[in-house]
Amino acid sequence: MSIGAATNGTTGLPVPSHNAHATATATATTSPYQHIADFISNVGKFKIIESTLREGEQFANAFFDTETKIKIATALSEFGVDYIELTSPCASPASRADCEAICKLGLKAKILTHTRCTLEDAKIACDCGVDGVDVVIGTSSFLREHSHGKDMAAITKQALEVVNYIKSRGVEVRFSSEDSFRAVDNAGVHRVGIADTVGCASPRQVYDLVRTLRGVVKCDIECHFHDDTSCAVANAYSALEAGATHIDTSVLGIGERNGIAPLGAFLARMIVAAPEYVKRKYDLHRLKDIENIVAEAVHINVPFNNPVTGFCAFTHKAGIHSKAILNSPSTYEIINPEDFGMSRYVHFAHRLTGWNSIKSRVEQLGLHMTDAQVKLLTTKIKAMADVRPLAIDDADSIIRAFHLDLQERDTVETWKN
Ligand SMILES: CC(=O)SCCNC(=O)CCNC(=O)[C@H](O)C(C)(C)COP(=O)(O)OP(=O)(O)OC[C@H]1O[C@@H](n2cnc3c(N)ncnc32)[C@H](O)[C@@H]1OP(=O)(O)O
Ligand SMILES: O=C(O)CCC(=O)C(=O)O
Ligand SMILES: [Mg+2]
Repeated sequence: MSIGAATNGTTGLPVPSHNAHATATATATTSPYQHIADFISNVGKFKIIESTLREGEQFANAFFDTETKIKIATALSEFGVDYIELTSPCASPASRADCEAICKLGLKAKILTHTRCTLEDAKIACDCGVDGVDVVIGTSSFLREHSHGKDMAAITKQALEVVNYIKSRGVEVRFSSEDSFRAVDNAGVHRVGIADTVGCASPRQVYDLVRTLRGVVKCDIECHFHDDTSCAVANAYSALEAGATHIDTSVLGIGERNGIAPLGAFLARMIVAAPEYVKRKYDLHRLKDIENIVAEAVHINVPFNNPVTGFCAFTHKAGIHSKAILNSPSTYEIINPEDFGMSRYVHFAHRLTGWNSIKSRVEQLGLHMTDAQVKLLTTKIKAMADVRPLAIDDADSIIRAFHLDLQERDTVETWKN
């Protein structure tokens, strides 16, 4: 079997098993290249379910009025996300009115809403005009005991009723839970979802679980990862490697507690893995604007170390790095800032600065010096930088003063001769 042939779909995968290792072994028996084929297939054509307007509304600071929701939904659709997930219309009258209003915008992205697993909620959701309903019900023992109190038989029965109802309305349906996958797969859902609701999963656990699930269901697999232990993006990537098809994100990762996989960080990961797909599909230059819209709406700053758009994401400081960067950016950059409409910055006002960085700044200022002169100038800048932090203006002033001094010496020499 060629790798190309093996990439298409999941039907060649092994017999269902609840043992991840057994599944992986069986897969290897099917084709030694199957895991590579799956990796290429899924990592290179993932879809984003953007949940800023659902999970993100669960962020402590979030209050989105109608105008802000429309602005965010429009920006996300223009950015190129596949789906926009909205808060349940059952949450409040305004939530329902906003859901209806966003459905009527005619955006390119498909509009989903997220509801409990009840016929009443499903009916209200379908009546809003959404393209799809993301149905959820907790199946862990904690949630069965402390949330809705239903046992697995009751959950399965209710899930089938709700899924069938939504399908009868001609609306896309996704069912999210842990233990009911096969029941709902038989019911013909478009997607099943796995949620790491408390952010406890590690990338290896995710890989094993998704790989097992991939061997059980034929439909798409959506994954939702919370970031309590800082693994959300790594987990999303692992899920794609194992055969997931859809990843939930929110802008800047906002959501319950410290949120879920951030849209920008996830795309930073994915542009490295699947550059052509990511660049073709998403209007990456809009990322910074979208983050700013959301940051302003929920009264937070974009973190300094945010992938891609953090203020120092493409700043190079130490002399050894800076020299290499000036020669060839890919020496110390895995992402090209220009792909996101960002620019790189080489720091030149610190004691860690080297002469190559100063030479570059001298040239930017339109001044001319020999290498020996630049090296002498570098010692002056470093001496000053040992005493106090230097601003760009401080370093520029030292450069200009040094240059003036050189010119005056030249003039004196000329007069002498
Ligand atoms: C992990 C997640 O993020 S899931 C998504 C979370 N999103 C939301 O909660 C949306 C916003 N929520 C709301 O506005 C409200 O909670 C509503 C409208 C959904 C329900 O409000 P209320 O009827 O006042 O109930 P309350 O919120 O106190 O409790 C939840 C109820 O739903 C039940 N329930 C919880 N999860 C589910 C589920 N997945 N499917 C069906 N019923 C559920 C609970 O048992 C409880 O029922 P009870 O009224 O018999 O006690
Ligand atoms: O519907 C889902 O799959 C995810 C729900 C959710 O937000 C969570 O479990 O954290
Ligand atoms: Mg969540």
